[in-house]
Amino acid sequence: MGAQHDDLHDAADPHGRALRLGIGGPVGSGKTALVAALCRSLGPSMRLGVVTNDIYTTEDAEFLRRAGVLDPERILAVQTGCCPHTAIRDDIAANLDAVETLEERFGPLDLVIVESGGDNLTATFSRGLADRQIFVLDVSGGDKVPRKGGPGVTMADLLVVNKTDLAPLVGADLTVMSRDAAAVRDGRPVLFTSLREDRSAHSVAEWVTSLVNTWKHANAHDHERTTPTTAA
Ligand SMILES: Nc1nc2c(ncn2[C@@H]2O[C@H](COP(=O)(O)OP(=O)(O)OP(=O)(O)O)[C@@H](O)[C@H]2O)c(=O)[nH]1
Repeated sequence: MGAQHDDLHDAADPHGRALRLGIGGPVGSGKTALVAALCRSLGPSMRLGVVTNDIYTTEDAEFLRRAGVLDPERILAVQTGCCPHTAIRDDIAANLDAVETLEERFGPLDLVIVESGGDNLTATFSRGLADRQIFVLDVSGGDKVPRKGGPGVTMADLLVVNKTDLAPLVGADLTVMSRDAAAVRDGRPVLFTSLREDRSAHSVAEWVTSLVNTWKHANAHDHERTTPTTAA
């Protein structure tokens, strides 16, 4: 499936709205742990909202609410009832509703994070739902995974290779993962994390901060260009 080519959704008008950041990746790779870490790091300085996706439960949202990383009301759960990629790529209505609900209730926001349910290497977000996306891989899946490619690995704006603490236990070579990821990503960034050891995901938080600042700056300039000035 050519996820990049089948995307029929246009990004909603970005003026005055939060950056929408999709976080995808295989089951158990650490997506929820990354969302929690970003809320810890960015919550004090940014206005945040979070949307989680699970197939039959609201487990990820409940985990984040229990973790106390963000005002519980700013965390909304979507129950997809279908393959996770369908809800973030093909039929994005439920996710868009959740994002817009957060913006109506708590806006203006700086950043809305949409966490996908766990899926396979082809899962990517529609550009109509996410302005930027992070794909999270897990070292314990084996050091061959980055070179297998797939749109999640190759096209995401940031690839996070998580659970580096497990590398010695599973015999994964991080140098090989780094080399292979660079080879298939055409210069796009890759960060290695252990969310067990760094519960604030500092490197990823820095990347997201810079993204949000660039987004605000670009939208402010666009707005100036498209807003007619009144003659004195
Ligand atoms: N050792 C280790 N465990 C981690 C790390 N990050 C997350 N975990 C653990 O991995 C398990 C899965 O993490 P989650 O954050 O729930 O993964 P997920 O991708 O959200 O999972 P799904 O939503 O089910 O797809 C949990 O038990 C986490 O505590 C890490 O860096 N190192």
